[in-house]
Amino acid sequence: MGIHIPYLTSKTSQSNVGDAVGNADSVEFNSEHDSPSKRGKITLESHEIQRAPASDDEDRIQIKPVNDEDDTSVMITFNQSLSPFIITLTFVASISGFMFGYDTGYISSALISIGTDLDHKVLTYGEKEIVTAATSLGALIISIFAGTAADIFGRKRCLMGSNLMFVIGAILQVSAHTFWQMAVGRLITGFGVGIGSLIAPLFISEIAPKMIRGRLTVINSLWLTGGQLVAYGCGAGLNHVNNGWRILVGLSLIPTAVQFTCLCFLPDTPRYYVMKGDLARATEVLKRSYTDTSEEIIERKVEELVTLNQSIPGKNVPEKVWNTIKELHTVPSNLRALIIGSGLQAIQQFTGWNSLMYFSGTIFETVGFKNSSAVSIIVSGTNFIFTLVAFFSIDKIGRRTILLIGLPGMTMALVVCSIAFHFLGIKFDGAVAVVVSSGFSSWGIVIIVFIIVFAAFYALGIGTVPWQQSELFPQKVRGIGTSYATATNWAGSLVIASTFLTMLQNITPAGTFAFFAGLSFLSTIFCYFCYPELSGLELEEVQTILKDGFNIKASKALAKKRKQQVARVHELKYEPTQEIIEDI
Ligand SMILES: O[C@H]1[C@H](O)[C@@H](O)[C@H](O)[C@@H](O)[C@H]1O
Repeated sequence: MGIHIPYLTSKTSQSNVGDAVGNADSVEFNSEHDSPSKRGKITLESHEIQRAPASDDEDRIQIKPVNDEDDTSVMITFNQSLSPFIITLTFVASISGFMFGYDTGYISSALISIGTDLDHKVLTYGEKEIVTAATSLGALIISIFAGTAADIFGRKRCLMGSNLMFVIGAILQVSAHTFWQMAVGRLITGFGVGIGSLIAPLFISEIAPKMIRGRLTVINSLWLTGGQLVAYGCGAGLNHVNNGWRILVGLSLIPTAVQFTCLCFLPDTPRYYVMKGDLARATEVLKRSYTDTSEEIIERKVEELVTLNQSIPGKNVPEKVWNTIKELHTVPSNLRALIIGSGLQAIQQFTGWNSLMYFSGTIFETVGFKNSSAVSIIVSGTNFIFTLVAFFSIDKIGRRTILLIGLPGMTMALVVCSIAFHFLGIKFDGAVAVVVSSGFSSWGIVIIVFIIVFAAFYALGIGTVPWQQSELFPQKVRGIGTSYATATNWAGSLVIASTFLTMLQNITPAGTFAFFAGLSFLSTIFCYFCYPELSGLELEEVQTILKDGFNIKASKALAKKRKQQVARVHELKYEPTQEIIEDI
């Protein structure tokens, strides 16, 4: 693999980043050093990058706080190629993303081909809604608890638990002859989806080297959108097959079985082992992840993770959970992380993407395309392709930048759709679309094109970035923090799915799209003021940024600096020397 991770050691302070923001234009690293053989030192306001005595640690750079009381964060990353072990862990964890996409994707075609297979009658519209929403409801319920479970039982065991849910859910559905068995099956599948949607990105972000953490986490989103695409593809293929929907559901057992089997042979994350005090296993996993790195450095990394792992006080689990919840809300950096994490997840759902995916079939039919499955494939294919674009840009261009390209793009596309709907004169009678104007379908084509444009901007930014949520929270509140954010996602998905048709009827499609455009616009403002650039920063470093504000400018400066440091280390064949430190 051609990706190399430079080895840097750093210490950061949680103090005074806000000062740095106050006059952020002047945020820069200044270099000073005693003598080439002794120490190099670079300062970002309150931060100092210090070089340890050359004799014992020639290739080490430290970012040290001015105020030692604030010495809360210590970081080591490694200088080596991305190891096959990390790649394997990422791909195995990402199967959860595939299950998320597949299970939320297959239902629309399954509902078409189900016919009278349940209770010997055609499902009513309300029953169809329940079967569809059951998975989101299950995911919402379980995501409230999954973060805590991940801290108690481990990330890996939770993923394996989700596999069990997928199996039970799929068996109930495949064998269903009544509506209620199907609905319960979907609910249990939702438990699996909810656990996977939270734990997989958490797992990946905890094992990922910082400079490509964004990318590795996007692999999960790629599998997710790929899963939706495969579900639509299989759905279209099995549409006219007798009991094809049972095959469609049954197919989901394959990835689940693969993930469960692989997880039997793979470990949990080093950060989880440190939380449990199992330093031997943490060391072992780090050694397997960073094969080119010396034992001494691995030991130091473990020591550092231990330093950072200040556990939450409490005599028993409920007390600890309660204290964690308190800490999440009362520590300002945690609260900011929560606002950003839940805010982005809410934006992802409330800007209407999922309802649009559902609705696109009807739109395309109104302009003459009869095969709505094919249409869904085009829209979800665009979602997949632009998630791939996000994969290449998220660490290089940065999360904030792609969000701030994506959201205005979505706003523009939604405004155009709203105008086009106004002129197309489409109305809704129940779930059935009625085109008022006849014959002329140019506005319909405009709608199709801009729905695809919307999908592209969505996938590039807000479809992908919120799942980076784990990086916002420090270790001790990460489980619960990501639970809140994930629950916000599923709550949003549930609300939108159950109100979309009512909105179309009551405020017209033009009004609905204008409403989503308004929300996209407001979301752009939210991200502009509240979402700092986190690419290239250590998980622990993010707290420094959020300590006394959203610190957008300081975050951009720090992210840029991290990239420059790594680039310099690359140039000099991964050997950070005195010149680099003087240069930075
Ligand atoms: O990130 C994903 C992705 O964008 C999917 O296409 C969407 O259906 C999900 O709701 C979302 O969480």
